[in-house]
Amino acid sequence: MPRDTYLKRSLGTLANRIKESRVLLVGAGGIGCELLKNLLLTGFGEIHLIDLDTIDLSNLNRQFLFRHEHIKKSKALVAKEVAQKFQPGAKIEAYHANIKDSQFDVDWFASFNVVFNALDNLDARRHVNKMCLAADVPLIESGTTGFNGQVQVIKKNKTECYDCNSKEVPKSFPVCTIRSTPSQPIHCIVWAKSYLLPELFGTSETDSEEFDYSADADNAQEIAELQKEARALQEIRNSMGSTEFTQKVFDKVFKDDINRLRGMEDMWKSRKPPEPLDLQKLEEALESIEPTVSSKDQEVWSLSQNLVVFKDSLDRLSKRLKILQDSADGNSSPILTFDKDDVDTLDFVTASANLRATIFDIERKSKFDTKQMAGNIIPAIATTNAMTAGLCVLQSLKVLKDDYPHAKMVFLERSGARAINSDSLNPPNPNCPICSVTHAKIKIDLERATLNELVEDILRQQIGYGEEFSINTELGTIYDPDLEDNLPKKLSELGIKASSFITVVDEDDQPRVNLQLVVVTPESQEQAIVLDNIPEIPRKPRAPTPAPEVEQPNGTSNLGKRKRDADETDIEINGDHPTKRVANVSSTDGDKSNPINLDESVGGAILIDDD
Ligand SMILES: Nc1ncnc2c1ncn2[C@@H]1O[C@H](COP(=O)(O)OP(=O)(O)OP(=O)(O)O)[C@@H](O)[C@H]1O
Ligand SMILES: [Zn+2]
Repeated sequence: MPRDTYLKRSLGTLANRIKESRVLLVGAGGIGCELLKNLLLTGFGEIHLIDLDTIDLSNLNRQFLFRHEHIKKSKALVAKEVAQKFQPGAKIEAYHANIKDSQFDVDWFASFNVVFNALDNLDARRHVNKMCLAADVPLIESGTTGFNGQVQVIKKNKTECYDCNSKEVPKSFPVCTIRSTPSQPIHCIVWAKSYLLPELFGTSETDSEEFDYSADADNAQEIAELQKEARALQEIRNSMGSTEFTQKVFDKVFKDDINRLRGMEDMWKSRKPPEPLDLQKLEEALESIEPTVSSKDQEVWSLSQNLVVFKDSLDRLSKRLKILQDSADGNSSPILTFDKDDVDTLDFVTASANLRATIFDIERKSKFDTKQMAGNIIPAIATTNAMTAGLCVLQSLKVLKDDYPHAKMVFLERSGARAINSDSLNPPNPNCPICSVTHAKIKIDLERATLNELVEDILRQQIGYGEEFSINTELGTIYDPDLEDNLPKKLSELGIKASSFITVVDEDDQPRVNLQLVVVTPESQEQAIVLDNIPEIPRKPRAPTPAPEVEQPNGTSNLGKRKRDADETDIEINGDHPTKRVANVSSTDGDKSNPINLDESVGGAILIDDD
C-alpha cells in the first residue's frame, strides 16, 4: 500500500495541493526540527529550509534531528540530510544563511505558497513579516517560552500582521541597581556578565544595552562616580598577565569599590550596607580546594569555592585573550564575550556574581542556575515545541484552502483551564506602519536615477502626490519638503540597493496610506527609473483620536518639520556605506542583542522577549 494512502483518505483533495506546494521554513532550531518532520510526513512536496547557525551541544536534548557527531555543523544542512530519510521523494533545499541576506528578495519570497517562521528573535521575525507582506505570501508565525506557545496566521489585507501590535519593550536595568544597590541574584549576574567581564575582556560597559544610563538630579553624581570607577578598572586591565593582576582586580571590585559605596551613608539607611571581601584573609581557606570544583554545576559553591573558580577562570580568560592578541594583525583588537556555552566565561560570571552576592548578602546561585539566568534562558521544552509545530501544520491546511475565516491564533498555556486555546484572527490594524501600506515594484538604474527623478517624475507626476510627503529608507529619511539637499544625488549615493524598501509617507491633509516601493534593478532600460504599474493608494482612515507618530521601518521616527541640511538628517553618506545617526531610535526597536525581561511573578526568572 503506498505510504500516503491514509494521508489521502484524511486530507482528500488537499493532499494533492500539499504535495504540489513549495514552502519556506525559517529556522531549524527547537520548533524548526519538529516542523520539518511534520511537513515531510504531511506530504509537503518541496521545502526550503534556512538557518544561519551551527549545532551546539545544548541543542541536542530537543532538536531531535541532531546528534553528537553533528556539533559545529550547519543546522540547515544536517536537518535536511537527516529528515530526508523520512520522505525520500520530497525535495528539500537547505541554506546555511541569514534570512536577511539580500539574495532572499521579495521575488524569492513570492515563489512560496506558505512561509513558516520558527525563529528566536524579534528582528528576524519582523523582517520575514515585512517580506511576506511585500510578496503577498501567507506567513505562519510561531514561538514558545517554556510551557507557553503561540501560532499566528498572517495574510496581507486579511489578518493582523506581526507588527500590528507593538511588542513589549525588553527591560533594561537602571545602572545604579546593578552597580550600586543590587538586591537580587539577577542583579549580580548582570553585573558580572555585562559589566565586569566586558570591562576586563571586552568592550566597555557604556555599549551594553542592559544598562539604563539615564541620569536625573538624584543620581547624576553617582553615575559620574560609576563612570570614574569603570575607567579605573580599564587601567587595571593593562596589567593583565602580570602576577598582581588577580589581586588588583579583586581589590578593586570586591574591596575598594565596595568601601566607596559603604561610605555613601544615605544609600544604606533602609538597606544593609555591603561588606567588602579581603583576599589575603580568605586565601588560607583556599588551599584544599581544587579548581575542578567548577564542574559541580548543580551545587551552590561556598565563598572559598567561588574564590578559587574566580581566580582560575580569570587566569584562563587572560591567557585566551593573550593568545588572541598575539595572533591578531595590528588593526584589530580581539575581545572575549559572554557565551553561556563557553565554560570559561560562564565560570567567571558565576563566581564573580556569587562573590558580589556574598558582599550584598544576596542568595548565591549554582552555575546551572546562573547559566539559565545569564543566558536569558527559559528552559526550552521539547513537548511545547512539538505541540506548537503540530499546530502550525494544522493552520497551514486552512491557509492552503484559503479558509482565512477559520484560521486562528492558537495559544498553549500551562496555567489556563485548557492546554490549547484559540482566538479568531483580527483584521489588519489600519494604523499599522508595516502592513497598512500599498506595495509596488519600481525598476531603478541606481547609478543613473536621481532622487529628484523619483520625487518629480514618479511620485508627483505619475502617482499624483502633492507637496507634502517624505521618503524613508532602511537608513532614515532621505527627503521631505524641508530637506531638498539630496535631490540631485543618485539613489545609489543615498544607500539604496537592489531589494531596498523605499517608503513614501504622505503628509497631506487627507493622507494616503504609506507607499512601499521595492527596488528592482533592471538589466537594461532606456529610462533610469520606471514604474510599470501605477498603484492605487487608498486614503488613510480618519482616526477618531490623533494617530500615533508613524514609526519608520528601521525604527527611527520622523524628525519635526524644520528646514534641515542633508548632513543634519538621519543618515550620513560615508563612502559606500551610509551610516544611520543614532537619533530618535524608537523604544520598540527589537534589534537588541540581549533582551531581558524580569518577570517578578515567576520568582525573578528572566523571560526572553517573546520567543
Ligand atoms: N536571521 C536568521 N536567519 C536564519 N536563521 C535564524 C535567524 N535568526 C535566528 N535563526 C535561527 O532560528 C533558530 C531558532 O531556534 P531556537 O529558538 O530553538 O534557538 P536555538 O539557538 O536553537 O536554541 P537556544 O537559543 O535555546 O540555545 C535557531 O536555529 C537560529 O539559528
Ligand atoms: Zn500590521
